[in-house]
Amino acid sequence: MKLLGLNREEVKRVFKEGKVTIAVYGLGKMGLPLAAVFADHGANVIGVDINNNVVEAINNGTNHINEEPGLSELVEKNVKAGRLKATTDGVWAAKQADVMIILVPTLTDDRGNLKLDPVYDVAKKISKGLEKGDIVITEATMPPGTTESLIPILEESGLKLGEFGLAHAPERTMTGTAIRDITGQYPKIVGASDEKTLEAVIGIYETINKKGVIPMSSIKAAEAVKVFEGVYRDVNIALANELALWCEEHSLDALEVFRAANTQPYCHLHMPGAGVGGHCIPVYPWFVINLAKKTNPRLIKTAREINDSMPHHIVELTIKALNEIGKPLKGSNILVLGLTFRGGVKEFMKAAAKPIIEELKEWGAKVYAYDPLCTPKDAERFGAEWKGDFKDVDAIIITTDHREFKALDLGKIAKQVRNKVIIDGRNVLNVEKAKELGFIYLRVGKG
Ligand SMILES: NC(=O)c1ccc[n+]([C@@H]2O[C@H](COP(=O)([O-])OP(=O)(O)OC[C@H]3O[C@@H](n4cnc5c(N)ncnc54)[C@H](O)[C@@H]3O)[C@@H](O)[C@H]2O)c1
Ligand SMILES: CC(=O)N[C@@H]1[C@@H](OP(=O)(O)OP(=O)(O)OC[C@H]2O[C@@H](n3ccc(=O)[nH]c3=O)[C@H](O)[C@@H]2O)O[C@H](CO)[C@@H](O)[C@@H]1O
Repeated sequence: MKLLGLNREEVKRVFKEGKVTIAVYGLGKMGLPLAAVFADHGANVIGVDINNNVVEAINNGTNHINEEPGLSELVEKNVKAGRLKATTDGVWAAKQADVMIILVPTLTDDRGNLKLDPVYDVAKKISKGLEKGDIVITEATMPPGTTESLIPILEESGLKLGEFGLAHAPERTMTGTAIRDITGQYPKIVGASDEKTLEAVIGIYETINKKGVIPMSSIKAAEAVKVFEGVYRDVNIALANELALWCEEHSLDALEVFRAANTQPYCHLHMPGAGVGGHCIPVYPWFVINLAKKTNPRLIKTAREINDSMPHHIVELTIKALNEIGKPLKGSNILVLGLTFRGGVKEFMKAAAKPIIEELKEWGAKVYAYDPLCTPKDAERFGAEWKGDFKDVDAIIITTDHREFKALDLGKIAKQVRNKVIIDGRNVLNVEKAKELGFIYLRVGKG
């Protein structure tokens, strides 16, 4: 049933009566939870993905995103109930759907240039199935202004904007808490092409999100909200890293100082560490940098440089620690603990481990790796040799805050390693315990 022209209460009613068909393009860490939640609230959902294995798995009722609590049950239940299906045919899905949601990757290359091809690919497919009264929503994080750049593509359908609605409603969640967040951790941000579209889209998200909706004055404003959330985080992590480097120079423990400083409500010093990875935080600042014409986002650019320099600092700390025992990095056995960009998520995008392993090898070290979410093949892809123990290790470098690393048995490890050196790039270990056992223990902000 077409929603354009209905008020939010009418949208909620027809939604619950199972009269609304939604196509979700992109069935990854964000798209599949969203598709499953919509289905669980009564919509007929067609998931679209270019990955045939993903489509097949979902149509068999199975979930391929392992890090999402509750998702497997939701997928199985709603596929069985016939409310959730998947296809690779994005045009067919658009023809069936009343609402089409774009939730595919929006990335940058290593030099920060935008890589939005998946979004334009989906827009072209939607255009071939767009009907009067349909609503197109981008939920992927979009460089401000990009959603409206899709209008000419969508109008290739022969419809003019106004005959269909366009909106942006960014995914304000993260892997591991997506279902909780989508259904009501934070209000949903929405910006739309006109009042009718805004009213209908508010109805859609009020159906699934108990925290409600914050309507924005424009699509571009809604895009900026999500991007700025990410920029805020990247700049604040860079501040923490810069202050931590200063603390090392002045023999202070940054974490001790930050913890105390954060006890008053105007200070939120973040965690210094081995670097900033993932799909989000190192990417979104480039959306602002690349779109700046007259302004020069110096602070945002510098923050990116600081964060991207942290993997090198971890190697510097390793050299410093090995020096204390008269051991050159060259020829030493280094065990890197953590290949993923953060704990609990099997995602390698801009993970700190990659540049760290590369630089260690340039120095002539023998580099091993272990990650509880990964396999020996993943380690090989990083250029390291998989190692499931601590024998003959000269230095351990922690680059990911996996829960398993917080529980490491340092007493047992002390008996296995060849030299007791730990560089804790994610501040997961207990300093006192490590020092008690005779480890040289360094971390960012406590040289
Ligand atoms: N992962 C997070 O924590 C997170 C949080 C908030 C926002 N986001 C944003 O959500 C968006 C999606 O990120 P994600 O983490 O779900 O990515 P992902 O890599 O986990 O999933 C993307 C999915 O899209 C599919 N895909 C790629 N191109 C396609 C196309 N042309 N047509 C159909 N499907 C296609 C891929 O096969 C994959 O299954 C991005 O804009 C990201 O910035 C991610
Ligand atoms: C909706 C959405 O987009 N959600 C995002 C998602 O982001 P994400 O999944 O990418 O995870 P992040 O936690 O941001 O980590 C990124 C990298 O930064 C390192 N880091 C982190 C904090 C710190 O103090 N010091 C650091 O060095 C860390 O190791 C990792 O490499 O969740 C965040 C809430 O956690 C959200 O704010 C963020 O918008």
